Amino acid sequence: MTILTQSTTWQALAAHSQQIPHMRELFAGDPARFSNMSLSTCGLFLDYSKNRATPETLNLLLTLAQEAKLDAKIKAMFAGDIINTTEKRAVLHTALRSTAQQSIIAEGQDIVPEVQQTLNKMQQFVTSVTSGQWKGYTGKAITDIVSIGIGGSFLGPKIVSQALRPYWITGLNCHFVANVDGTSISEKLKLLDPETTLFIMSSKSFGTQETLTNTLTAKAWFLAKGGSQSDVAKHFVAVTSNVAKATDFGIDADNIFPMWDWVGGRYSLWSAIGLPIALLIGMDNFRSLLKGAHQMDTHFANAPLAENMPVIMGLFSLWYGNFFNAQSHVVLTYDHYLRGLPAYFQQLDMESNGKSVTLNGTHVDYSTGPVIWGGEGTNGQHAYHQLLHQGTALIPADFIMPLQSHNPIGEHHDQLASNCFGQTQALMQGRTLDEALAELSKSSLSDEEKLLIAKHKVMPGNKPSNTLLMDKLTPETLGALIALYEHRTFVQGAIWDINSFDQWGVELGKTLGNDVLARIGTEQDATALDASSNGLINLYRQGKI
Ligand SMILES: O=P(O)(O)OC[C@H]1O[C@H](O)[C@H](O)[C@@H](O)[C@@H]1O
Repeated sequence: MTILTQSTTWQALAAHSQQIPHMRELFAGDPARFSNMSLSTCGLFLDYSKNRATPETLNLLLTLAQEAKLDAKIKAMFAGDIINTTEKRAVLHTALRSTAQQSIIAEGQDIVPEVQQTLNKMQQFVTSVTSGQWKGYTGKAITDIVSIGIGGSFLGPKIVSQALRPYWITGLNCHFVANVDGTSISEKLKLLDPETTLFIMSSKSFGTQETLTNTLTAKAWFLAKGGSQSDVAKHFVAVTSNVAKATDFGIDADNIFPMWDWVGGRYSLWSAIGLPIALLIGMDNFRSLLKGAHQMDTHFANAPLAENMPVIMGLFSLWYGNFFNAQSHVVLTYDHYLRGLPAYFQQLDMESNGKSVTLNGTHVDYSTGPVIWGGEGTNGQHAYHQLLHQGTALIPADFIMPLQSHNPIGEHHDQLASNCFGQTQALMQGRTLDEALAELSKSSLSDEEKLLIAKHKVMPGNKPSNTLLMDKLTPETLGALIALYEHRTFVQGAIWDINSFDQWGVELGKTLGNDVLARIGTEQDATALDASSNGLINLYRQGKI
């Protein structure tokens, strides 16, 4: 057994998990439950009262956090300690949204000045492109941005731009290419004019196959359409921590925006990786996004654990995963602009906490990161919510909704809100057999049939959910919301004692993919791998079944 599962607090939580009354009873017994179990900070309001929890639950979970030295681990992250131990790196995405007055030391150096310099470089670039001062090779202003990147170098820029659509003030269009499937870039290029298109190649490592291949294809297209080699600098810029590789690749040194080893890919939208966002919403709005995240950082670093929003959310997620065998967690955004957020949180959490050894290499004997999935409400209510209500799996849910819509038409927002609240209510209270029978009382069915149908209509309820509200979706509230989930992920990783900041599984996939590519490109049939891989490669080489 690991130290964690041996602890008396862990054992107490396991015993306590069997004794929690149904949430219906908890609400009936405590009229102040909503005010006692809600929390407001950084423009966000969290209602966590619809959780399987009593005051004792929170006490025990907070004790678990204290025993895991969560406080000290939070401090270590903010201080720039090497907490990504397997890659020997500090984890300082929080420095990207620090104030210019702060001083944050990484590897013996204050990194705030570099962060500010890069923001200033972004600012100049955004002004130059959006004012039309930056010209394409035929003297025309830029109209379209193509952002090429994958993973963290894609999801953040794409999903934040989508979420902040009402703040697109610069008149530019933006297109995102991530997949190495040639269809993705081909379909985008069909729409574009090389004279007015600017490509942003985003790759922290400058070594990711998909991004390099897509950039080469974009460059070949640009040259084939009339641009010359000397025009490339007017149409290609890069964001990377590997400046040498970017220059070797042919990107003009002035057109390279730096990032650093201490920023993880999935935590990088706050760096120059966010350049496409800044080009769309303008630098002032981009700085507001950073400000919102910084406010959440300040809250996370300073609020007592019991009043700390990322801590509360992290603890409840751990509660269900470790003590109720919940294998997945659903994020339901009741806002069309936030429809991409579940995919963003999916990478953030699953790549961070999809681990099975502790920092010292011991195999965990508890579940770590759950499957994160979700979608936009109300669409999901007509699809997968059925499983949330009546399926056998326990799936804790986060409902996220702004109180004010950017598009307040007629009754739309009232209906959206009532669906959101109605779902959390239905999940919590369910429907008993007696209630189902009462609903059928006036039907002409026989008693036997009524009983049968009623059994199918029973919903156990007691399904946990958090509801997160904000006044309105703004760059600042979005910044706070994303930082909240980053820290929620951290809290769980800290208690599980895993490294939330490496991704060796993904790395192996990349290596093996390259190995297969080499075999696909040869003349001979593949014979050296396992029979299935050999067989598939040989079929591919034949091009037909
Ligand atoms: O930015 P890059 O170096 O091209 O990396 C892009 C992505 O590569 C891998 O898939 C990593 O697991 C991601 O975290 C990263 O964001």
